[in-house]
Amino acid sequence: MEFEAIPGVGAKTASALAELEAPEEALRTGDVAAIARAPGLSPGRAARIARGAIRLDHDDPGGFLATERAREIHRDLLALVRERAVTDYAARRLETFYPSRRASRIEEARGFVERAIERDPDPDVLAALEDVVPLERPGDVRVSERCLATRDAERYAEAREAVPELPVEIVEDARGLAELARGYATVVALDEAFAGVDVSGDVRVRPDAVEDPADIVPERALAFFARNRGSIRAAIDVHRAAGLEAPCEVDGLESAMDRLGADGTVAGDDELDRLARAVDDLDAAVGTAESVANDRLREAIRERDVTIEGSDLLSLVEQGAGADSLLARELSEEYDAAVAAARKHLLDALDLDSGEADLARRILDDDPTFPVERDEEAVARLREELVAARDRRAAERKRELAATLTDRREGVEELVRGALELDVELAISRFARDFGCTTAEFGGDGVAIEGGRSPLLPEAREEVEPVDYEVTGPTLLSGVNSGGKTSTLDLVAAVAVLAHMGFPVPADHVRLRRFEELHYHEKSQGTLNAGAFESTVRDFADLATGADGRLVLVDELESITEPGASARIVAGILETLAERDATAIFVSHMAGEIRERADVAVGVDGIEAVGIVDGELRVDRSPTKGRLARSTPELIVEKLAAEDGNEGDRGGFYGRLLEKFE
Ligand SMILES: Nc1ncnc2c1ncn2[C@@H]1O[C@H](COP(=O)(O)OP(=O)(O)OP(=O)(O)O)[C@@H](O)[C@H]1O
Repeated sequence: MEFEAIPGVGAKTASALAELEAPEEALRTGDVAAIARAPGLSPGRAARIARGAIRLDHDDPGGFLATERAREIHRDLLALVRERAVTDYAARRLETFYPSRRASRIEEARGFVERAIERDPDPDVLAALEDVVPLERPGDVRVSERCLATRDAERYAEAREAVPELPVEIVEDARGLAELARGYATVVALDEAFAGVDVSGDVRVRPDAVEDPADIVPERALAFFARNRGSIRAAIDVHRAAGLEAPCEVDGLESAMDRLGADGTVAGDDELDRLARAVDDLDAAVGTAESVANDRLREAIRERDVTIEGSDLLSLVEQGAGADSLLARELSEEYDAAVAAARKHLLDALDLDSGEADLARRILDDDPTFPVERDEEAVARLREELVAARDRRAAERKRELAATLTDRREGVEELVRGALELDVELAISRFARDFGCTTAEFGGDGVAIEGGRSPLLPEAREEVEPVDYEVTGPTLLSGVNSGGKTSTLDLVAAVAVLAHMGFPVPADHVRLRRFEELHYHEKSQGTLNAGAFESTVRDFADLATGADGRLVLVDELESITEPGASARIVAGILETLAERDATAIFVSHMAGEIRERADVAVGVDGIEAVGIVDGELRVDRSPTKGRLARSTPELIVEKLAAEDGNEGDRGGFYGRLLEKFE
């Protein structure tokens, strides 16, 4: 794939992407976590690149959001969806959804979204998602007790690249191997030529070693799974809670994970634990065994009257024999019993097997002596045996577990990704549920909304009054102050943006045409100076060229300059928009004047007051088609005239003002 063809990707980013394990796959699936692993790419940039790749895929020139306010509406809507995501991954991935002018992209997104809104945002699933994060590659794993050895410089370079965790050594001959075997617990020779050499120590000849990393460096797989154990376990929980079909057999995976310690060691192996404990406790247990023997012997000696004939005493003294021989002669049974008790203690305390027990027995002498003392050499031999057995067992278990886990590596990648993608879907599902959304229907000439509730209103959901509004061609929207004109534009913009993202829309029913662009101009703050006025007029000049079939929303353009001039300019813009087959809504307090000046038929709708209650206007939020709404001042004068009529004549003043509105 030509990465530089992706909009927004230059040579530097393209070469960063090329360093990924599977960049095409990551871009195709919008896997922002995988893309963000490319050197120097932030998650935000990864989302923009993924979006660019989608555009490239659909030959989408982009630019649907043609003005700053249109982009702001998209950002605000996306924020509402993103805040419903549990994981950072999902929040980023949601950024890859954008309003597109390409039907193929909208269809693709709708396929995803339709499945998403069926998902049940079950609280247990959401809770389990908390701990799911994209899988991480563990930092440098270094193993120092094992090395690879070769005579060949090329193989040396290949091994260093393939197995960076192990030292790789160059050797000349068998002597060199023997030397290495003295410094490393295990030496793996990579050259066939070493087969059959007789070297003491753990030296293996494995010409295929670099192809079987799980066997040669089980620490690699163990470190990966140990590093990601929290996320993997959480992903298993997510699949269970959501009743999702898992891409791998999770019970087996879970029990393999149970055997993995947080530091990448193997846990839960009784024999390994026994050996490790025996090594740790050896000194203390021997010390206690000595005490057991000596206590018993001391007791026996204390309770015993020794009668010795004079001739015997003489011979003992003459032979220079010590008390030991007396002990041997007089107390040999007691000695045997004391040493037997001590040995039993030692075997029990260390839980030794029969071979180890033979070595352990040699620690205490069979010949009577007092006090009973350990034979240091025998202790050292037993320790050596236990340590070797422990290390052998650990290495074996590591290899076994690494092999089991390596087989599940792909499954685990999919499992975690599946959980993260579920979060993306659940965020969309929650958005759709929270705002009572339905799927928009594409078709017709403009926009037709039934029961629309703008998600951008600050009001609580239950306080938002549903709006019905249908527009085709250029239209003027009039209405009382604070009647909801701007909010209506926001609603139309929100519906259009969401529908073109392939998302559900917040309304009972929506039918709209597929637009090429959304132009939304918000109300400017006060009259513009000449320069700013000129640049606004230039902005609108763009509408005279380019794509037909735009949606144009403009809020009170008359405020940019003096009212008379404004009406002429807006009328001219509306004529242009009619020629360009645009759907347009211009909110204006001068709808009547503008309509009179326009040379094309322009619809005028109105958000009307239904009365004044407690000094407050009550309005019908749904614009009435073809009705120029009466202005707020007119309504107030009408109210004053009515009140004055009741209280006495003020020379017909209010009545006269009212007549001016007719
Ligand atoms: N459908 C609705 N349901 C509930 N409240 C709404 C609705 N539409 C608008 N509002 C509320 O009414 C108030 C005025 O809305 P908005 O600013 O859209 O009116 P406007 O007609 O554009 O006002 P102005 O004449 O000042 O431009 C806002 O506080 C808004 O939150």
